[in-house]
Amino acid sequence: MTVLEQGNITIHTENIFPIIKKSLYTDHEIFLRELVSNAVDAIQKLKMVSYAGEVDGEIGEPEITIAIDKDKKTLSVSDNGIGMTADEVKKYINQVAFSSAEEFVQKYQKDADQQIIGHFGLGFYSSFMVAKNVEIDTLSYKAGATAVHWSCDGSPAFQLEDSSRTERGTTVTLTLQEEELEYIEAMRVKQLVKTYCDFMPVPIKLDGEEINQHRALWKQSPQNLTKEDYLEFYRYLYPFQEEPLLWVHLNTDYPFLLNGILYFPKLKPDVDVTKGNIKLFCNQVFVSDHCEEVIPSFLMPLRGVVDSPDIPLNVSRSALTNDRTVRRIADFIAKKVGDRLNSLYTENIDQYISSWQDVGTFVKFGSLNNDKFKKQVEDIIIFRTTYTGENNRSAGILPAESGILPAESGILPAESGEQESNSETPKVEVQSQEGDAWEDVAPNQNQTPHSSTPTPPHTTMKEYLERNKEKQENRVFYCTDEASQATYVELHKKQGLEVLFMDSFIDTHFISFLEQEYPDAKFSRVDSDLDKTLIDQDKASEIVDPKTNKTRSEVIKELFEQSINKPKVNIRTQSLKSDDPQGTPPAMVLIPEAMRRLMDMTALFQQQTAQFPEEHILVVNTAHPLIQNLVSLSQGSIVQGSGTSPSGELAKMICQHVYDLALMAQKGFDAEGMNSFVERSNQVLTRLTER
Ligand SMILES: Nc1ncnc2c1ncn2[C@@H]1O[C@H](COP(=O)(O)OP(=O)(O)OP(=O)(O)O)[C@@H](O)[C@H]1O
Repeated sequence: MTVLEQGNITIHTENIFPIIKKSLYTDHEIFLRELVSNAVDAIQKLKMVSYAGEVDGEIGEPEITIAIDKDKKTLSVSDNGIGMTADEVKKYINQVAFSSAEEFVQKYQKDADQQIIGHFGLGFYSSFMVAKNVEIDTLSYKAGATAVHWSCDGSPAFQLEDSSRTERGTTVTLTLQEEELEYIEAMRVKQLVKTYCDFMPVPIKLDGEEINQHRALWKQSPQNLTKEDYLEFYRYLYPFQEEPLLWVHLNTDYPFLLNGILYFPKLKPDVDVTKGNIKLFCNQVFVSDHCEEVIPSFLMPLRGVVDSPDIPLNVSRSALTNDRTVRRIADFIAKKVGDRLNSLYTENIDQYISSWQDVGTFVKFGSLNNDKFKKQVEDIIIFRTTYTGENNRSAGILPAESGILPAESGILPAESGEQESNSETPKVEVQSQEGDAWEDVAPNQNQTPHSSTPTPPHTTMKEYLERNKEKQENRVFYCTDEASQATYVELHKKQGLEVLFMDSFIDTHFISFLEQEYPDAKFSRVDSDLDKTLIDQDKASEIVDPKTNKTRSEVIKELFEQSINKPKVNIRTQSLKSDDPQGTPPAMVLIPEAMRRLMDMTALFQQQTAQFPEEHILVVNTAHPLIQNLVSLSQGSIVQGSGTSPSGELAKMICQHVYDLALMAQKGFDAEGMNSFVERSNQVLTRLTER
């Protein structure tokens, strides 16, 4: 073997290991990503020169091979790419690798306390993080090129020799440092390839087995992809997860290059909305599982892939947040998501409604956080409603049944019909194929999409206000818990008052937002007060006791005050309007809207759940037969005065019981409450059966 050259690189340090190790203390594993990326680049370059007609003969099937030699403690990465001549090795490896080492160290030491997103640009010399000796064996594609062998032990001394290599391409062999021997374990190498190189466009082999998937779906045109392709890809990225609701395929090359597929997952109640789930790639090389800086915060729970070589990766996270391109990318993503939702709203309202429970959370978060997004979606924010009028848009209600607005089949370009006023807004293709994945969300996989219960009626706020303008005088009645507030909802419904269900976890905040958006509207929860339309004003003043001259209402109020004996409970007697008084509740507990909100807010600040307030209103419904019977039942004790009569006692017990039942709609019992409730129930029943 002839030694071609021996020399020293001008560098102010004797050994580059300590520098590199110190600067890149964590993340040693990325060396493999760098070497494989270089191999992919070499193969792509070969393809390019071949297209240009500069390669004699066929270039063969591209391939990258990783080999491990446990005895020699070596790991090598080989490619059949473009290769390097001796001059190129000198130019690209010696100069690039070492001359910039100092600059590199300065840069990374400066940023040492800041997390760098990608460590890109380290390239070849990241191999010195794990190797005590690095060798390159390479043969250039160029006619007449001779193979060369380069080696370096980390000192500024390198050695360049002739090589006996006969195949075009490059092999980089690392002799691992003793503390880095994990990288001669096949499992570890496979895991690294899966993480970083899975979607690189060249097959990567280890022991003859292909270990990467090498199909980056996001780089393909949506036109060539089927629904199953998208679903399969999702399952691959997020195994054992529920199917996504829908997806958006991002595909643009101006003013930045960006590809990606974003999926709307079904949200779990415990979803951490601050944690990103989208995988960031740069030219199909995995960079990070967290790209909070690139994704608008309200879209954080989305899943999928974003791939852009225009995201600067070798800067600190804070620099990234302020980067102009990154901000534009975030805006772009938000806009495309907005477009996708709008097109679904107009093209397939049924599917829109059926996934609103989850999608709505994103939309509401987005509206709270991002003004531009808010403008885009404000007309498609919907609420489930008790309104059961005609299924007719003009009546202000969204169609409840499928088929009113049939979805187009085939893939529609999302921008169809869209007026792009901003010439800078890049072109994008959005997958909006019929059905997308919506149907698969049904809990029962065997269920056909529309065989399940019909979509419940929904409405927009504008439609609600318009429809109820006269009757409700701009008041918006809402319910936050359908089960516990059922009595109240029923009461409103019976009197023709429309109630909206605002029961998702974000709705508490969203109501305040809606109040700003609709300043004339007054929002009140169904259990906060009784609207005057619910009360029969005339019946309240009926006189029953000629001796005391008290009205029945007053007698009832006194009876309840004595029985419950809680001075902080404000007892109100009212006659609830109904054609069937038996069907109305005998009593209801109310907590005024402002008071409840204050309590909720205090609880939020103290990070506790809101306590049920001792101060509340008990409305006793004087129209209810039970309450009317109570008056006569209690009469005995009132007349007798001093001693307690059995019927008087029973009346008191029933009053407490009625109060407990009303409380149940507001809060559960604690152990003590439950105990006395059950005990009293048994007593009351016993007494009643005695009679
Ligand atoms: N396997 C290879 N085949 C051919 N040339 C290679 C190979 N590996 C490295 N090179 C050459 O060495 C150069 C320097 O590589 P290095 O990894 O340091 O930087 P880079 O790949 O240019 O950029 P980056 O730092 O972003 O990885 C490459 O640009 C390429 O010309």
